[in-house]
Amino acid sequence: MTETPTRIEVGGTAGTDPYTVLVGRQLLGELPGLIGDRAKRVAVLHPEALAATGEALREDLAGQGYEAVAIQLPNAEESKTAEVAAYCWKALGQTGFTRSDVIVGVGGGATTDLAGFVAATWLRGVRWIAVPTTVLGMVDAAVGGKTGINTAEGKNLVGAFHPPAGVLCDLASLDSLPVNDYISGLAEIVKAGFIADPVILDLIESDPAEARKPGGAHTAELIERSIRVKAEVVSADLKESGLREILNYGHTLAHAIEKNERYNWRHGAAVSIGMVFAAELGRLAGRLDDATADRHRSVLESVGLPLTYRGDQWPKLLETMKVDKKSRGDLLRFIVLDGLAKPTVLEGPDPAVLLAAYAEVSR
Ligand SMILES: NC(=O)c1ccc[n+]([C@@H]2O[C@H](COP(=O)([O-])OP(=O)(O)OC[C@H]3O[C@@H](n4cnc5c(N)ncnc54)[C@H](O)[C@@H]3O)[C@@H](O)[C@H]2O)c1
Ligand SMILES: O=C(O)C(=O)C[C@@H](O)[C@H](O)[C@H](O)COP(=O)(O)O
Ligand SMILES: [Zn+2]
Repeated sequence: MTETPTRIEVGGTAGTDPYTVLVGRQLLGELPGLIGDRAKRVAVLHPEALAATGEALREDLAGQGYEAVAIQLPNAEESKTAEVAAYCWKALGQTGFTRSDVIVGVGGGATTDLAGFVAATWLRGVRWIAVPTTVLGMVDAAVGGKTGINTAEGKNLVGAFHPPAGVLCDLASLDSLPVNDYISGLAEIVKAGFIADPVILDLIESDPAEARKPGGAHTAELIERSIRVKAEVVSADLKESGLREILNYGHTLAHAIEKNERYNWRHGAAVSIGMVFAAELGRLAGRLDDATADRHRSVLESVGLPLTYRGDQWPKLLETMKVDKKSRGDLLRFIVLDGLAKPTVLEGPDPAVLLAAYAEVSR
């Protein structure tokens, strides 16, 4: 018997169409309905690690009458480059891909960021569907239409807001995910807990070992609660003119760490350290109570996420943070908490306070 999938609606704003995030199992039967009758061609973009999945999907779509091509991307952050985007544009050009054709991104957040970016830029925008296969992709990257690539100067510096036509989260795909990638995704779940839904934190704290398992007692609930947080925020503010900035909690330092590590770190590991830093910043700025700040360390550590980074890297990290997308001119801006689930913006903190907060995450 097939369980009925959970449906989470994302509202259309800024002239975009609404769409649905489905969470369940065996959801690929939903694809043709999302692709629609007008498409003649479908391009399935997948990472090397999911070569068999990508090919199976291509064959399935070809069997349904589409001219289907599979485009294999490098794994992880290596796919989020201008060169890989250009490779995809070439493949689409050679296929004769038109405005009524559809891109399907199957993979983790790096894959869906790149697939969405290719969809946003090809012919100035074609429809795309996200099939996230990592925890992080399901709860965050595939939802909300932020697409993009990295440059040598920083993370996601080139991109577009281009929401998908639908998101299919097949929980069965998590079974093959390496444990470190699974744990990395928990960082964005914890983020959703601190900025908006503390029940998430209660669930993890009730049994951290279960939270680390794809088939854990609370897996589906943690994923669905986190998607609801994201869906609510991006439905209200697609283009990050205000509220959406709260989803960047912990990311100002995280993106600087990722660049410093030449994008070889998993995003969630950097976000974990970034959230501990943001909590310390909130505490030192007199906004956040000690118990909530300390709770960051305990919950992140309980699932195996890192809390510290190299102390000697501060000057480089600070330089990178200056070009964070939340900066305005010379003004550095951070998301901090005024209390549990009370995110707010801290503008232009004193450099001494920033350094003191970094000292708390330094090793
Ligand atoms: N657009 C957004 O709103 C948003 C939100 C959060 C994160 N992100 C981005 O998402 C990226 C991180 O995504 P991620 O954590 O999913 O990592 P990822 O996409 O790099 O995937 C991690 C690794 O797992 C492999 N993989 C994926 N699914 C698999 C599966 N089911 N089985 C086995 N291997 C599998 C991938 O090929 C890769 O090697 C970062 O680039 C981050 O910036 C974007
Ligand atoms: O969706 C958002 O908005 C987010 O900030 C979610 C983040 O988890 C995600 O990592 C996002 O890609 C960061 O965006 P950026 O604009 O800081 O590059
Ligand atoms: Zn993130």
